[in-house]
This record gives sequence, C-alpha cells and structure tokens, in this order.
Amino acid sequence: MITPSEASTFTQTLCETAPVIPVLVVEDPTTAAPLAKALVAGGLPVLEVTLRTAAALSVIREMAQVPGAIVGAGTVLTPEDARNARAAGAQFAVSPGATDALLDACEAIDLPILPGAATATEAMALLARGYTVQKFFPAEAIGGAKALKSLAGPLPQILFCPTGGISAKNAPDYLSLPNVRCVGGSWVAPADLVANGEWEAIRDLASAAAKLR
Ligand SMILES: O=C(O)C(=O)C[C@H](O)[C@H](O)COP(=O)(O)O
Repeated sequence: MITPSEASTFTQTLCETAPVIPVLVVEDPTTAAPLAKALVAGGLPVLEVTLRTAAALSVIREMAQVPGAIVGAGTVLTPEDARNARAAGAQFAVSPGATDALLDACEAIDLPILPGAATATEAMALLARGYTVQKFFPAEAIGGAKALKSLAGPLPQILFCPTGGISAKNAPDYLSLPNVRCVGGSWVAPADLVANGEWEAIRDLASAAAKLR
C-alpha cells in the first residue's frame, strides 16, 4: 500500500532527478538495454516506457537491469496495466489522465503514480485525493507553458510534469516555471535513431536535454 502523499514524494524526487523524462515507445526489445544505457550515460536516468507496444513489458524488464536506470511505465490506463507494469519491474507509473480504479490499484500494489490532468477541475480532484505532483497532458495542445503559468496562481501547491509536444526548443519555457521541475518528451529517443542503433546520437540528445535546467 502506498498513500497518494507518499507517491507524490516519490514522483517529485523523480522530477528533480533530471529535467527531462524520456517517453519511450519501443518496438524491439533487443534495443531496450542499449537505449537505456545511452540515456543514462547522457544524464537522463528516469525512463518512461509506454505500454503502447507489444514489447513494452519485456522492455521494462530489460531496462530495469541497466545500472542507474529508474524505469517506469507510461500509458498506464487500467488496474491490469498497473499490475503488469509492477510485475515487470516498473518503479512508477504514468497515465495521461486518471480514474479512481487506476489510482486505487496503484495505491494497493505500492506503485507510485504520476497521474495526468488537463484542467483545473482535474488537477483539483487529484489534489483532493492527495496527489500534489501531476502530469500535465497534452501540454502544448492545451495551452502550453502559458496555461501552466496560469494554474500556478490558484494552485501553487501542485507540481506539474508537462508532456505532449515538448521539444528541446520549448522545454526551457516550461522549466522556468515555478510549478515545473521536469518535462516529459519523446524527442530524446527518435524512432529512426533507435531503429538504426545510433546510441551515441541518442546519448548526445540526452546530454543536451540534461543541461536544460
Ligand atoms: O503515452 C502516454 O502515457 C502519454 O501520455 C503520451 C506521451 O506523453 C506522449 O506521447 C509524449 O509526447 P511527445 O513528446 O509529444 O511524443
């Protein structure tokens, strides 16, 4: 059992570990270990493996063995997703939104979750339950850094990890906000570089991202 407040303490630490959490969509499990090593070597140890591919759970298993990697599951939508992620070795879960069933399941299995919110009402509902650290998704499409700056007025006690449409170019706008410590994004592991095994290029993208804050 983990409480929402304990989960938030854990996810806040994740957000303070590095300025960017790579959001990974990995099709081929043989790329998992070298990809995780490249990102960790570049300075981004917190990794979100989305449950959007058939290989995702094996990828989590592989990446969890890489020294220094802190591996979580993304696109966690259901209690079953949460249990599968936990069993594969995920240390945390990320979801684009939140349901009571999902939050209940994560709390019951001791899996810290970074739940998603897109509006003040959703953020307030999560806050009322005790989640003070939330994903802001889909960040660029729902108003970007401007929207988050506005939310910091009435809801300064919530820390956000914006994700969705973030790049090396616009990440600094988010990272300069008082209610943001890190952003999530897929730009540090482009599909073509992963497919071609260009690990040095990925390490370089990661090390540039690690210097954003
Ligand atoms: O899979 C999830 O749980 C999501 O919430 C979606 C991801 O956050 C975005 O796919 C990342 O966005 P990009 O950096 O724009 O590619």
